[in-house]
Amino acid sequence: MYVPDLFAGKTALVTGGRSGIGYGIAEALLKLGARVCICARKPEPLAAAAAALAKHGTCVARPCDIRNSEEVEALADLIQTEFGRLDILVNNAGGQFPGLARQLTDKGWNAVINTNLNGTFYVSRIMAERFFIPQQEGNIVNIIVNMLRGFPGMAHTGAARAGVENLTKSLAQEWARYHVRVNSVAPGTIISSGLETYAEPVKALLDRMKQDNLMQRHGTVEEVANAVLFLASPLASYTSGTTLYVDGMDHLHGNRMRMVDMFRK
Ligand SMILES: CCCCCCCCC/C=C/C(=O)SCCNC(=O)CCNC(=O)[C@H](O)C(C)(C)COP(=O)(O)OP(=O)(O)OC[C@H]1O[C@@H](n2cnc3c(N)ncnc32)[C@H](O)[C@@H]1OP(=O)(O)O
Ligand SMILES: NC(=O)C1=CN([C@@H]2O[C@H](COP(=O)(O)OP(=O)(O)OC[C@H]3O[C@@H](n4cnc5c(N)ncnc54)[C@H](OP(=O)(O)O)[C@@H]3O)[C@@H](O)[C@H]2O)C=CC1
Repeated sequence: MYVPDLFAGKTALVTGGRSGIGYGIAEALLKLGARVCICARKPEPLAAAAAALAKHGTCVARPCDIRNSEEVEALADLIQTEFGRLDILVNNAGGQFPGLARQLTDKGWNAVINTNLNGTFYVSRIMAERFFIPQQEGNIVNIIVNMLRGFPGMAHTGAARAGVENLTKSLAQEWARYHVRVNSVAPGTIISSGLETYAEPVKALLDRMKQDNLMQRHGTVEEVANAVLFLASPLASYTSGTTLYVDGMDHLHGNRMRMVDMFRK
């Protein structure tokens, strides 16, 4: 539905682009003419993903843990060498594990905060300093999670993603003078490789969440990618500092605490 050269001449970085939603976003950007860099921690699946994505256009990859700012600087070096500029950053890398707040250790809490909140900040700051601010142009889309009414059963990610949503609003205002737009996409439950990481009883809970959704289904990777394409494109040129929910209204509806009680039993 978008014009085929929407992102011709543009370059994009998709963190966590080796799998699931990040892969779908990278593929969608490539198909619309962008040159794309992907990163993730695991080198082999990352290289395989980059090779598969290269069918659609120029795709480069570099292993990078977004929690390590030195590795992120090295990623910026690669983008400078390969592309000489960066137009779009999609902060997609992230994740968490299920657990009630009382069960979360310091180490588990910190792993999730470091990944989702600190990592997103490091990548945003470094890519803005290296590319967007000198270019006086740039675009950031943060993939968060629907946590509007809290996230019982995953309090660590709820807190981290709420932090990213607020960071979105701050950076959008601070960087408007450099013509950088910053937005977030908040997916609900999306059928992707990420969901496969959950074992029972969360698997059963996911089925229950599907029935509880007003559209009676989970979302697709393509539906999330389409929202990212919109926000990253000139179609959204007067939109910054906002969050677009791609969740079949889960942020409005449903009783997540009842779900978590099921999970506890
Ligand atoms: C209820 C509602 C559901 C509702 C479900 C609804 C889901 C829909 C919404 C969201 C969907 C998605 O995001 S799907 C995307 C999911 N994808 C992912 O989560 C993949 C990325 N995740 C990760 O890499 C990891 O989960 C993450 C913890 C963030 C980072 O890992 P690290 O490598 O840094 O850390 P690790 O070494 O693995 O672990 C560090 C510590 O974290 C804790 N830890 C890690 N995994 C753990 C686990 N499975 N169970 C307990 N504790 C764990 C332990 O304390 C670990 O220390 P030790 O004990 O010493 O080892
Ligand atoms: N699927 C869903 O229902 C939903 C997903 N989301 C979010 O969307 C994003 C993508 O999820 P999805 O594709 O489903 O799940 P995946 O687990 O497939 O994707 C997570 C990606 O992030 C990478 N990653 C994780 N930690 C790091 C890190 N520290 N540094 C660099 N890369 C990292 C992973 O690669 P590697 O392991 O090699 O580092 C992987 O490619 C995540 O932020 C997720 O939380 C939000 C709402 C719903």
